[in-house]
Amino acid sequence: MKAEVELDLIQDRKKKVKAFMKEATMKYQEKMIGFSSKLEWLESEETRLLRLMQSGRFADGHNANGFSTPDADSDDEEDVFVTPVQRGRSGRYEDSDDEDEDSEEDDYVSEDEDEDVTDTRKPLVSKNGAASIVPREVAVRQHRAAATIAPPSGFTGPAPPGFEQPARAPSGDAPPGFEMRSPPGFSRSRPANGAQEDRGVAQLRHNDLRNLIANKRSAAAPPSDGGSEEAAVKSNAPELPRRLQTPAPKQGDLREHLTRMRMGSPGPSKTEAPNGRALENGRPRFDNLFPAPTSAVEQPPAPPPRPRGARDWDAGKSEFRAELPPPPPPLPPPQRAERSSRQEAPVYQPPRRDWGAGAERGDSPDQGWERREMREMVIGRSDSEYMAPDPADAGLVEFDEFPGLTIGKTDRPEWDGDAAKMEESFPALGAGPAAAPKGAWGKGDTAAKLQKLAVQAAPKPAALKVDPVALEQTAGLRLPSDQTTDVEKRQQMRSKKDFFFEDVYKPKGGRPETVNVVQGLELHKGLLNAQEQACVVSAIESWVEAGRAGLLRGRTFSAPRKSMKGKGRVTIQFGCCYNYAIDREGRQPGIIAEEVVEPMPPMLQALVHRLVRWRVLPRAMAPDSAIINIYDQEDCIPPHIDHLDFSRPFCTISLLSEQSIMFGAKLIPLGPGEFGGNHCKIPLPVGSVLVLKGNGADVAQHCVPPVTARRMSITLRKMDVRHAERVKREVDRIARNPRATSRWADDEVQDSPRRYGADDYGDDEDRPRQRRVVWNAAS
Ligand SMILES: O=C(O)CCC(=O)C(=O)O
Ligand SMILES: [Fe+2]
Repeated sequence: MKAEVELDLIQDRKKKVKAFMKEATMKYQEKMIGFSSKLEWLESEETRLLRLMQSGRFADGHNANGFSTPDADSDDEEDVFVTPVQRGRSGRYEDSDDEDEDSEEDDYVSEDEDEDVTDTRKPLVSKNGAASIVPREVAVRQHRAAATIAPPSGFTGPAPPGFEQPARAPSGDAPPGFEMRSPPGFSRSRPANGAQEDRGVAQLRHNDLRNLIANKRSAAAPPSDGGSEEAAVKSNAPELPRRLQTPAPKQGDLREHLTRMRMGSPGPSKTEAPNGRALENGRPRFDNLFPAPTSAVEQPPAPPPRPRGARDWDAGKSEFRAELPPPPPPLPPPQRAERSSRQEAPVYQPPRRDWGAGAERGDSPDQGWERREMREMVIGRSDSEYMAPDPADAGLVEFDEFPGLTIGKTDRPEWDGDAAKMEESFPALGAGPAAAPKGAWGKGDTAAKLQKLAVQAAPKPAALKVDPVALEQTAGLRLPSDQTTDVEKRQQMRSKKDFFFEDVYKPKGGRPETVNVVQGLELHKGLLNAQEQACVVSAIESWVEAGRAGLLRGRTFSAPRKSMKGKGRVTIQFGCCYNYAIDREGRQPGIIAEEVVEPMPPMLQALVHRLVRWRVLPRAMAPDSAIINIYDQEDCIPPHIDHLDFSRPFCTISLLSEQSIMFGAKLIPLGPGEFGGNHCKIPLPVGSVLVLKGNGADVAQHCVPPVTARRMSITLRKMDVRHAERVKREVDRIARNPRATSRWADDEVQDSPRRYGADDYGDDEDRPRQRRVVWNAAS
């Protein structure tokens, strides 16, 4: 009950702050334009007067308060003042090479960048005696101006090359609420001369505005520290080399930031600004908006105040990453459930770069962020959404042969420690996919074209050559005691093909559009019954054991290097070696033909046969490679799109425990094993197969967040024709020297498994060269 009251209070406060921010923004937008030119003019007059005083030419006709009417004869007419507005609008543009950045996300000008403006005012030097006749405000300005040329304390020599700073406008407070939105290392410049530049003053971005206001407030108000010269000097000290600066983001800050992001935010609060300035400088605090907390719920300690003049959040992204603290130990599940955002009282909102992807055109940052926060959906949970197979499919299964499949006879797929027997259970690859016409592909070919070629190249269906039941029994997929016919099993499968989750997707160089990002996904429950699942799981366990013993070729087996939450997972690859991330040889992610791995074991080939026979996958796309992911509790697979080196559709089979897979146009890693962004979750029951194609494969990223219990998945994919050919050539070559592992080291023998990084599966590494989008189609 107490918590509910607290929640109401917090939500009420949140509403008030938002309303205030909105109102303040609009007000500022309207008023600041007028104020700005007025103040600029006042400043120019003020400066001119000060100069006059310094040069002893203070003449009648000027008021003692520093105002004068514009004087056509003034010596200072050549002084040109660049207004903050002008400065702001001539911003630089850091082009983003991240193809998925929403252009709106580029609309940031960081506080630092804003500060880095050229002030053409000549330095003013305080003159003995002058201060006594100028008002206090003017004196302060003199101090500040003087500070722009004063060396910082302890730094007497000239600034090192590259660090000389032009005189800078004094930095002041951002308007309430705004200062919370500049998270460390995520600032962006905005485009110069872009179309958006013409929107006019009414659409000033709030960073421009913030800068403008900050400068004006500082200039207009006495310094918060009482105006001592020393403080003024400090606040305007030239920028020091980074190592001498007060470090902006501290490890603790980041950890706190991330923690709070995970908790969600109840809304901004001025007392909790990341840089502590709202508390520090005695500006109006709008306390009337915030009733004092009524409960004893503990507020987190306010971060230590930051010294004036320290640059905020100017550490680069990479630097910041390097500073990541070790993650806190994972909390036991019940405790996690109890942690509520109310108790944590999160202080500021997640990085602004996040709000773009979920936002719609015209959204304010807040609206965009809200939209993003709200978009989480679980789809496909209810059994009623799954359909029995079409009788045409269920009853009339064609037992076609298809390319790439030669199922060896294996009585015992399990490994019992005998390496020789293990060897037997991995027969050489079969004939492989039929060759595509020579010269049929070249540079610039699209994946779609390659896929079409593969279909054309596939041989026509032939008469059934194998009895599926016998085939599966031989391969160890089906127990001899299982008397269910193949057709009966197929009829028990239940499928869902109409997944729907809209999200904003921005194609490279195109406009953001809302599309069904999970179009094309299909989930089939009941691909494997309980006995079959047990067979497959036990085979996988045996392969893991063999892998750990160093018995599997090359990079067939890999285990994560780290032992922590979100570390990745153990993987086993068959058929081809897939490089998750740029490897130690500098090779790009994708299929590496010359790294030969073990061929598809009979059990997986039998599984592929079933998928085709049961029409889960088209015959022409019969997978010839597999990646088995073995997730221990808390293991995950980070957001990615499966590489276009593999054809679509492909599929993933789930075993051991039901876990959800996340899909979204832009999934965002928030911390170790924490992924956010607009997303839907699809629970994957054990024994089910998820088919990925269309937008579900090419537009949406997917990830499996840290699993709550051990899980295995088998991802079955067909290599695109080019890679299939290269891999086959390499396999043939290796067949002549089975101990060789690579083209360059024929005689190298792997005596222990190489630790390659399944845990290096990076955010963008698996991005295909081009996403293929199905616009606004539901399925
Ligand atoms: O484990 C899963 O279900 C997903 C695996 C996956 O996305 C992959 O291997 O690319
Ligand atoms: Fe994947």
